[in-house]
Amino acid sequence: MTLTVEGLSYAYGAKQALDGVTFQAPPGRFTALLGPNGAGKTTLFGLFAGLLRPGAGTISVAGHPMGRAALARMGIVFQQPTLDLDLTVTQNLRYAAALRGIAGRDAGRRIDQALDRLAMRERAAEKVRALNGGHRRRTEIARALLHEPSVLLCDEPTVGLDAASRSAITEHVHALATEGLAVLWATHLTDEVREGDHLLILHRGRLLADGPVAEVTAGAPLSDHFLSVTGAAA
Ligand SMILES: Nc1ncnc2c1ncn2[C@@H]1O[C@H](COP(=O)(O)OP(=O)(O)OP(=O)(O)O)[C@@H](O)[C@H]1O
Repeated sequence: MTLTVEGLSYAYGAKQALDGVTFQAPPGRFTALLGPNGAGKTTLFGLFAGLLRPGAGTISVAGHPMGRAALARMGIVFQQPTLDLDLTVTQNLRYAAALRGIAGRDAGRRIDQALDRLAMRERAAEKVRALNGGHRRRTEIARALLHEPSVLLCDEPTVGLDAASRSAITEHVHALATEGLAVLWATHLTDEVREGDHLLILHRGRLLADGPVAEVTAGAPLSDHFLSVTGAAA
């Protein structure tokens, strides 16, 4: 199921944070949303989550406009971690499942499946406090998959992690896209974008690029291209 964004605009008072943004994130594709600080990535995620209302434009999933049906098809991982450190991985996921009305054996099955997808099953009984930052983020991604969404939206989920953890997480999420999920991955780091990804470059609320990485960069290193179009090193 495809995430479709059309003519999306949002302003904080006089500050135009998003200005006529249009793109799609279809199933089976890793869509990297690359933008420097202040580009509008977090504002976009606020709109996806229904926390903000667009000034203009629409968001839809598989043709369902923003609302209950669209939200049920989205799994969102926000920039700030929201796990309970004193609960185990399983307890955090069980609680999240219960909030979505998933309980009993069905919850157990989905939790095992989601943890397997992120290679986190052997950590299931550990308290989140005992996990490193990378495993905590993987737990949050697993949690976002419990209701079996068709679109996974991640807002800079690797911020503050070391290079090995960043690479492990991006590896796992690329695999989720290969399995058929529509993935939208916001980042300001060019090394998280791969040759085969679809690339969106967001700068000052506008999309400057929308295409396969090789096409957008015309063969130049992505970091050079990004620097030349945004003036921001990454
Ligand atoms: N509450 C707010 N009031 C006024 N301006 C805001 C507010 N939140 C964000 N902005 C402005 O809107 C623009 C987009 O911000 P946003 O946080 O969406 O960008 P971002 O790409 O997520 O950046 P970062 O990587 O730093 O999180 C920026 O110019 C920012 O200063």
